[in-house]
Amino acid sequence: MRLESLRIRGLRCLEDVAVPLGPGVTVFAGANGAGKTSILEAAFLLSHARSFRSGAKDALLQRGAAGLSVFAELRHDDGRGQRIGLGRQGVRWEARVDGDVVSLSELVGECAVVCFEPGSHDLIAGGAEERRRYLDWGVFHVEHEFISAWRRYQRALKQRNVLLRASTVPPEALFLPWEAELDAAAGVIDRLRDLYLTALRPHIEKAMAGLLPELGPMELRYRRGWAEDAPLGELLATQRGRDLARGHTTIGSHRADWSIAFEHAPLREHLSRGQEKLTALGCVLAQASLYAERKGEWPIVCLDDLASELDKAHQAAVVGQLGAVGAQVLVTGTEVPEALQAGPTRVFHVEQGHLAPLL
Ligand SMILES: Nc1ncnc2c1ncn2[C@@H]1O[C@H](COP(=O)(O)OP(=O)(O)OP(=O)(O)O)[C@@H](O)[C@H]1O
Repeated sequence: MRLESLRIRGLRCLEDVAVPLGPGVTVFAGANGAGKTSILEAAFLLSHARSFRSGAKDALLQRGAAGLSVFAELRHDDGRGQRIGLGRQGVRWEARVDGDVVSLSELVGECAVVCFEPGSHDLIAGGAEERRRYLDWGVFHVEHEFISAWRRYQRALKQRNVLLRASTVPPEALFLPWEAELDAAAGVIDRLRDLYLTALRPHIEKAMAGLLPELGPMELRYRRGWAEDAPLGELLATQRGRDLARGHTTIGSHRADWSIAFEHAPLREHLSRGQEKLTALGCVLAQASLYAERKGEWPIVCLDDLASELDKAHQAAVVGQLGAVGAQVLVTGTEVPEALQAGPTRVFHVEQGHLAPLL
């Protein structure tokens, strides 16, 4: 799929910007703070309903603006066109597809954007939350049952946590229905996450064999968030006392995690920072490749600050690989990365939130 155009209003320094986009590689070049990353952020927002940068969603809203909006014309590989948009007015977010108001998950289901950016190494070196988000975005796109199980789980978790924080300890009978619901929903979530990671493994293997062959074969480990040898419902009942003391639910799908290990770097700490980044890049590309296998079209791939994240050989390899499969690639940099200067690339100069075509 590809974006044919983006219209961004009120997002960070982008007051009102129209971005016409072609297939293949587009580079946004400009000085630090010009607004390049914000353009990628706008595309990512349509596919995740959140930014890839950490921090409050409020920071996205241009200072002094009452609202923000991102609209795009999306073209699927089968020729189908869609107008998609996400806007925020006050505290309310609204998503649209072809003029109809839809839920955020419906919007996110239509558009797939993956992004490799300076914070991506958190996928390897950071906390479990980032890895769960990555995993769940992928599962959501390929397994339709996932979203309803995830919503059921979140609702039951919230209710159980309310009981755990009550000023007087509630009777067991109040916990049991929520614990049964957590058990049932977690069973579905766990199965789908496990299936997804199993499907993802050969894609990561292939990506890593190209990016970091020196680290040898890799292994992907998944931890579901509670002991492997007992049902979640049973464990929630036996651990209720401990959870009451802590004031929240300490086991379950919301504590799941996964990790990647290599024969020549069995621990995360064995990876250099550059190797962490390349591993994260491999995971991002693998997710895009599995999406393409299942959906028959590549997601849009954003590469933020490519030249400062990767050496020239890796820049050329990645962009070449994405070019070969026909993916739309949006790249940012203070300059056009050397590795892209030879290929057919469209370039925009970005300056203080304004855009001008260069090539
Ligand atoms: N809420 C906001 N309202 C207005 N301006 C903002 C807001 N948040 C960030 N900015 C500004 O918008 C710009 C956003 O820059 P962005 O991160 O997109 O730049 P960039 O071109 O990618 O820079 P770099 O090369 O330094 O990564 C910065 O100048 C920043 O100070």
